[in-house]
Amino acid sequence: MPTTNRKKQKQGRDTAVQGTNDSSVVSKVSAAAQGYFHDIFLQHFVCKVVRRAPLINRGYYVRWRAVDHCIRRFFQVTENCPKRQILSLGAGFDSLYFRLHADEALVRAVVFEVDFPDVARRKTALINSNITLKGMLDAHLPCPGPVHVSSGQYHLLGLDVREESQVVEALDAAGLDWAAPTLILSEVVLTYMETQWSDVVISWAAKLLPQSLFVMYEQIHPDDPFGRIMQDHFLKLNSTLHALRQYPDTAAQRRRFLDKGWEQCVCLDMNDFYLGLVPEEERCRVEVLEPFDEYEVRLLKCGDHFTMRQVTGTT
Ligand SMILES: C[S@@+](CC[C@H](N)C(=O)[O-])C[C@H]1O[C@@H](n2cnc3c(N)ncnc32)[C@H](O)[C@@H]1O
Repeated sequence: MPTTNRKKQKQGRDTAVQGTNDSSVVSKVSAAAQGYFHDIFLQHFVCKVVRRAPLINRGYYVRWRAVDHCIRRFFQVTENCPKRQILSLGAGFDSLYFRLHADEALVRAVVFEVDFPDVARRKTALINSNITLKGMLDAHLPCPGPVHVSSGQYHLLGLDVREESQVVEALDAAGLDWAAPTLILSEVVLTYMETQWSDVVISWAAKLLPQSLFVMYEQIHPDDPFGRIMQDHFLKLNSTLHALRQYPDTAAQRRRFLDKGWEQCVCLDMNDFYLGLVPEEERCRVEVLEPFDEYEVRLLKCGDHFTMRQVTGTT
């Protein structure tokens, strides 16, 4: 295939992948609106609140809760450190900084977010046009290059995370401290890249951030009934889930991280997380929020589609 066609095809795929952010934030807002979790900032990143099906809301709840669990644990284990950082790769319109700031959880901590330039530009525009969000930043001047927002505890960068040298240079310019304890977050991001690229990201993170923890959340088990539905859905959106073939289960994901330079790795699927780490009282609360129809109950039982690999590692 001629190079120009290949380039156009790649651009088309990248645009489609950016679209997954729009769908993701709408789903998170839907789950928050139904009372699954508390987040008053997400709504500022959508045009209107749409109600998703109960099964989708429950899935986003478990995802949100699992990521939140890892972040809270990171803050606990680094509580005596003079400085902590969160580096969110493919952050999309996530409200993480605003939520943590409002909870006064960002003690001696800085959040760095990276996403494609168009997504970062759109997020910056939304922040700047919203009095609540803008009020949570230090006064900031327009920034040069890929750094779109540069505030005391929040930096938003527009970059393709596959471009290692550009990412490193821009994070350096934004003030990332490569030696400080850092939680690297990738919430349904790396799977959209061909594994040759996502593996490179996992390797450079291990190499460049020696005091770090990598939290990755993405789909596994492509061949259970839910996995097949999920793959068809993403194929139609031109956003193939690449990691599924090469890393279809927790064992493969674990090997992947250990092979790419991480010292330890823990992988958990969402059913195990939900049953093992969400207190019973909280499960009872969410289970009565919305009724499930028969089809949803069957899907819920037939596979662990709420699969998360909480991959943690320190190099
Ligand atoms: C499904 S969304 C998830 C957004 C956010 N992590 C969340 O969970 O709400 C995937 C995000 O990854 C971003 N992304 C995918 N590949 C990327 C790349 N190569 N460089 C930067 N961002 C990327 C997309 O633009 C999109 O915002």
